[in-house]
Amino acid sequence: MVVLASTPAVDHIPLLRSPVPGDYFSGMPVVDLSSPGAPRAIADACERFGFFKLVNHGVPADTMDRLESEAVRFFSLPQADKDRSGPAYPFGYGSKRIGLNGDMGWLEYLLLAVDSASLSGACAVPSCALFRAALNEYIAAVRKVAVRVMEAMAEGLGIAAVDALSGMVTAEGSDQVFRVNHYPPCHALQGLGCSATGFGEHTDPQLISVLRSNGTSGLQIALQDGQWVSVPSDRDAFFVNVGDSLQVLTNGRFKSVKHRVVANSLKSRVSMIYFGGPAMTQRIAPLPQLLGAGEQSLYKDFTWGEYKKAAYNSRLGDNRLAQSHR
Ligand SMILES: C=C1C[C@]23C[C@@]1(O)CC[C@H]2[C@@]12CC[C@H](O)[C@@](C)(C(=O)O1)[C@H]2[C@@H]3C(=O)O
Ligand SMILES: O=C(O)CCC(=O)C(=O)O
Ligand SMILES: [Fe+2]
Repeated sequence: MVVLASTPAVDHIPLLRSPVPGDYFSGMPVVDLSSPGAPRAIADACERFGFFKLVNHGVPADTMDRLESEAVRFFSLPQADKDRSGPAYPFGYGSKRIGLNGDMGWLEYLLLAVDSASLSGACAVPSCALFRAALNEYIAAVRKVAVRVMEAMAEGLGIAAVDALSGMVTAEGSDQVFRVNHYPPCHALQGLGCSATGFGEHTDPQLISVLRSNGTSGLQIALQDGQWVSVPSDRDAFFVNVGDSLQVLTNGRFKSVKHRVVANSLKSRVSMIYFGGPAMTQRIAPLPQLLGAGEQSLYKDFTWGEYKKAAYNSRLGDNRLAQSHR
């Protein structure tokens, strides 16, 4: 209590019960992307959890490590230098404020626009050439992984057209975003049994999110019964989650997973996430191949542009898909 009163830095950041060892997710689906069983395993994980760990993805450790060190270097700059790369909206550096509707978290981040397979030319940040090069190399690689995973999803769903889903992120004008998050250690709450919220609970609005983090845990997902479980970190793996738009395209078969990040009291967490979204004009409605005889869409019809606008006008934790239910 005393600590909270004397640490204004954590004021306005919601608190969460600190994770305990028993909270770890023991049933985590682990998919080997190089295995012939990957399509079925991916579809199964997306149906049960909307989330899985991906190994043997083919992205060199160097590509991931280079971006991580450049990100650490950027976040170590004096605050005034980082603020020159802000504000975060539409793209740039942000600290503690998430979105424009009052959400707060114990983090700082860069939100970046992606064109095709690299940073958008119009994206002013980051100005450092080494950081930009590391970002471009990583984005090209992670995007290929996202495409392979979406191809496997289509196959796992029994859809004949291999690009039925992946084609939406490779299409001209697809809306892809890249985010680098830094959660500094929150020393003030150490030993108090509670932790600062790093990134509050939410679902991702896009089709797919592909996340890589350093060795610091903090990510949690909600299971279908509402229980929160901690995801053990693995710096060599990717963690893939289904977004709202993919839930709709599969008429609810794949689940858009609710997730959040709990800040660590001792260690920094650095995560980098590729969000694959379709073009603004893309209609988001169940794929006809997935609708059984007489099966109706569970959702109202909308375009990605309409859904994104509504999402960005909502609070982080709002159940956006519930409002799109018929
Ligand atoms: C509070 C918000 C932040 C967010 C836009 C929103 O209004 C609701 C969705 C949030 C989210 C979650 C996934 C991604 O991190 C993100 C970039 C996105 O596309 O939707 C964020 C948005 C954000 O940080 O601007
Ligand atoms: O930083 C993380 O580990 C997850 C963050 C997240 O869910 C997001 O940026 O949408
Ligand atoms: Fe997220």
